[in-house]
Amino acid sequence: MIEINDLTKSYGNKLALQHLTLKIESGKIFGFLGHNGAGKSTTIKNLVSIIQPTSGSIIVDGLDLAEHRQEIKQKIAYVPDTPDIFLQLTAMEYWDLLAAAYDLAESDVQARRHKLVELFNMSERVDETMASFSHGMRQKAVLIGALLTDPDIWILDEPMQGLDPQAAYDLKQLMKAHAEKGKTVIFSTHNLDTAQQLCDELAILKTGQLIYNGSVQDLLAQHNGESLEDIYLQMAGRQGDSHLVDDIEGDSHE
Ligand SMILES: Nc1ncnc2c1ncn2[C@@H]1O[C@H](COP(=O)(O)OP(=O)(O)OP(=O)(O)O)[C@@H](O)[C@H]1O
Repeated sequence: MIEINDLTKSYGNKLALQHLTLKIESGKIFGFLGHNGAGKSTTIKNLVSIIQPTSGSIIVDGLDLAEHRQEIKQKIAYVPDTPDIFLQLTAMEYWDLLAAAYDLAESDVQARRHKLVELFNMSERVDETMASFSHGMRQKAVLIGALLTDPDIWILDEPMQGLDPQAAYDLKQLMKAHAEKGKTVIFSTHNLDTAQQLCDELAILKTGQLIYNGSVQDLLAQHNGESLEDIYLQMAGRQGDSHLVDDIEGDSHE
């Protein structure tokens, strides 16, 4: 169980997250939705302790993150919102670096790495540099690195970004299987179909504030027959009936 209590984060004068309070249970897939700049990555970076909150606290399995940072970080797999990291390393060197950071021997990670590399169709490319990879291949390399140590808590910031349909499908299956084992899966996405397919629980953020927290089923039930896209746009979208598209494209579009 992860408890976020009254979490606020400012970057200088910019208030990115305001008084966020919610609980994330183990055994469920928890999704963060919100427009660009809504505060999803800020929340996630606080959860993985890359940045510190301005105020508020995060409690992981009863332990305060501020006081037990190293212990909790060992339990977390984190996929950042950009895979453009360690570009000068080969994929294998990058994974070796991560294993060393977690103080793991080659024998500890070899079998799982091999399976992940096979799954994500990277076997032929492991000795090539991250710089030489396409965006989706970098994303796969970062995912493999994050999942190498099989940590309990997965925190994935837009993990399907750039993945081909097969890899996206496989990742979704891995996320479901991890949650079914009673573990924690947290991710952010802009893809509402993915959110509807995967999430047990949702948090929708709008300009740093929580505007919905609850199950996808409850949200759909509250809006009789509407799609998640329609509901999301009503809640988080542009207010009022704007004619901006017509202003830009004229009246000729369908
Ligand atoms: N390092 C930073 N310095 C200053 N402002 C920041 C910084 N990081 C984020 N912000 C601001 O905080 C707000 C929330 O940003 P955040 O990255 O959390 O949004 P997001 O929901 O992840 O957006 P996106 O969907 O575009 O990734 C935005 O207004 C953003 O400009």
